[in-house]
Amino acid sequence: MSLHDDTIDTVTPVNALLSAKYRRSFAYLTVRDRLPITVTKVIDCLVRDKEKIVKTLGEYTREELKKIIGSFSELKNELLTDKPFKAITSDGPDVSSWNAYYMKENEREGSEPRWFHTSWLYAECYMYRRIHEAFELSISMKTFDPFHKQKKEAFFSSLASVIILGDHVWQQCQMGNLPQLAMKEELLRLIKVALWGNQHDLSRPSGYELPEESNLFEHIDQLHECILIDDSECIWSILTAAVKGNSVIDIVNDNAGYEIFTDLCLADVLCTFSLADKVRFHVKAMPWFISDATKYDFYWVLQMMAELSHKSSSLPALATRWEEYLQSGRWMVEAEDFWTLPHSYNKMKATDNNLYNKLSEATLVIFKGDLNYRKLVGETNWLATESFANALQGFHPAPLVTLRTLKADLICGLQPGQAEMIAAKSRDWMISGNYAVIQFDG
Ligand SMILES: O=P(O)(O)OC[C@H]1O[C@](O)(CO)[C@@H](O)[C@@H]1O
Ligand SMILES: [Mn+2]
Repeated sequence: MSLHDDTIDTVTPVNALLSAKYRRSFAYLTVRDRLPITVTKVIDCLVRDKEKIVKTLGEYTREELKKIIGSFSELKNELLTDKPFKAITSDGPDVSSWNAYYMKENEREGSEPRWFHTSWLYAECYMYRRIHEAFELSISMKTFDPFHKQKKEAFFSSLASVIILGDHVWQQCQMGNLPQLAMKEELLRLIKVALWGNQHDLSRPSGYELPEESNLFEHIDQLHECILIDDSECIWSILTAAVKGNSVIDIVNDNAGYEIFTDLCLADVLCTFSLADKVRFHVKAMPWFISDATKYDFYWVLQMMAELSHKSSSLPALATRWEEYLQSGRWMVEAEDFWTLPHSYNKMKATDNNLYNKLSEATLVIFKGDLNYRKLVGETNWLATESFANALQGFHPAPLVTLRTLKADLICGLQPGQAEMIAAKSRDWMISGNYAVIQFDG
């Protein structure tokens, strides 16, 4: 089959894995257009910032940069011409898992995996792993994050919302416990803030900014109808039923900047209301899907908050409070390798039993964002009415919820007729980020 063979399937069959081999899919558009753009942008950023990087890291870096830029041109060419994947050759702790995955896919597909033939999930994850590999193979740029600048700028462009939310959460934690009903209302509000915070990812061409004239909370209330599945009542029930003194909440974070700030606000409210005794944040071990948060990005937000006293007194105060949570161990930040492997989550138990067992201790695991959703439901083209529990294919370390704005053409758990109704209103409802789900599996 050649790259532009029109005789092949064009539409993703029901229950098939998403793949760029289906020409009328978002996977195809992503692999054809968006992934090469990402690589080009990385090259551009390195070329543009070359002198600055050399100045910071030393003259030796000049040669290394040349080599790295060369390997990205090669990567882009491999992508555009549908070349076979290769084994990863750097020496990160995850390399053996990547190469085992490669061998397995090789066997399963009967030939080396390729961009326009293998699953979308594997192809897209592989691209980010290859980008990191090029840096890892250097001496002076091993941990370089080519997306850092974009993440930083995005945080500052959402500063207005950060300040409004920071003031609100700071006031809330001064009040402490509230009557049950008020507590519930506040928690559900913060869940929605964290949900819509997921619109802030940088892998989409059109970014996101709060409409100028709107108040953050009014804006979120107005989005009510765009939440296609809202199981937030289940979250309240499970949290209030948990044994006090022993309630762990895991948050599998997604994007840096504004989104992770909303996650931290949610975590704080959970602690203030004594609904969580411990919160573990799971971030990425390497730069990932452009805007995903690494440990560095996590602490960077705290540092920025501490430095923003001229904009808001709440942000430095919150930063101090959160530092204390981190120092006392009530909050923990972890970056397990599994989150940057290409596996769906139904493979977690067999691939990373420790992580599965860790998540099993939780009262609730909160998964943020679209990529986590793709991995939760095995990146399969489910019928829209398929149940979430079935789509998880046995993945159930603990009660879990997904807070996801829709940016990929897959969904499950809708009512009969619901998908058709939304499609009639909005053709790109699955990929625009304008619709969202709060889906719970108890
Ligand atoms: O940051 P999120 O919510 O995981 O979104 C990333 C998603 O965006 C996309 O790039 C689509 O715009 C998908 O490839 C991916 O699932
Ligand atoms: Mn992301």
